[in-house]
Amino acid sequence: MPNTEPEMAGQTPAVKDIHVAVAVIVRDGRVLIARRPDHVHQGGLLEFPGGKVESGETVQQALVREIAEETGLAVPTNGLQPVIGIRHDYGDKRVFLDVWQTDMARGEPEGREGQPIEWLRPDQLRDDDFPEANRPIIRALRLPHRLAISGRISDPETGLGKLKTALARTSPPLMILRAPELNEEGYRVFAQRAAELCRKAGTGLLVHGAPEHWQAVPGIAGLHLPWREAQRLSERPVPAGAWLGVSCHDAEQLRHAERLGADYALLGAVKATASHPGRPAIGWSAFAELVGGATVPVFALGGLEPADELQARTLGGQGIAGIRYWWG
Ligand SMILES: Nc1nc2c([nH]c(=O)n2[C@H]2C[C@H](O)[C@@H](COP(=O)(O)OP(=O)(O)OP(=O)(O)O)O2)c(=O)[nH]1
Repeated sequence: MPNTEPEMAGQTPAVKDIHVAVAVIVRDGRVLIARRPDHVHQGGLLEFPGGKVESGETVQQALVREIAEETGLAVPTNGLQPVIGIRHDYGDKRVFLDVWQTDMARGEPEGREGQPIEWLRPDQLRDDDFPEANRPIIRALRLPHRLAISGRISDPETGLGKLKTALARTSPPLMILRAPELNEEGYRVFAQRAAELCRKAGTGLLVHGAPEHWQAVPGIAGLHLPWREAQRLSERPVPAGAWLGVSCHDAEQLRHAERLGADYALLGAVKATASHPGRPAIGWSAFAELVGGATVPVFALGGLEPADELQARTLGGQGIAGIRYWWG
């Protein structure tokens, strides 16, 4: 959706957002990347194939057309899933990048407009090689579609035992270690021991709580801020190489997470959940609306099952986050 926010008095009139269809073409775990010609907007940088949505075209039709024109690959219109929508102001141009993914492209790609193309793994995509607006796309491609959250930790020994069992069963790519039952010091000691288990299981550990936790547990994947911590910050508390997540409940909180430079947000509760009794459920339609306005990958949270992952992704979300589906 193009930006329809009213202009503030005193500002120069906004140029209308340009609706750009952006294609993430996936094959064997790699994505197809092209180099933009030097003379165009954001020239010389790497990009995902795509281009402007012409009037009268749906975004899916634009994607099929642009993919064929630029790479020669054939993609069925029903072979595209939404990844993320990003509104970005370059100063000289405002764009809305409507990003969709496909693993159903047929044929061997070639740079039909003379542009060099190559297949790269998501971990080979460097922010600085792409236009600024692409940062959340790169995050979305590197993040899993299910983000694990640890369940109740009654005491550290039992908690470590439960964690070990859960990791052995599922080994999720990323896990938030949430343990509000422990005090600050107890949490750090626990997190250091949990980090050992996660390293062995190949799971990235995100500490939950104050930014100081991240400094106290070396070698972990990142930091997840509950809203009570995020709201006190005005800048990103961890370097770019670490993941930063924020728990959000409404549009204002999502804007704050974006200003902090969060790599992802959790949004919920989508359904009522036993772990947070009394928190009202926002439902899927509010989730979809909030995701539509966000420029950060958003996980649905709250009372969800693995079967809800598809629903979350169809609505433009990154996937689901939760305890129940993996903790046991
Ligand atoms: N295709 C594509 N465009 C991107 C990406 N990231 C990003 O900021 N953009 C911006 C750059 C441009 O301002 C706009 C795309 O416009 P374009 O110039 O490629 O579109 P087009 O092929 O329809 O252009 P034109 O020659 O008809 O003017 O979106 C990306 O990853 N892929």
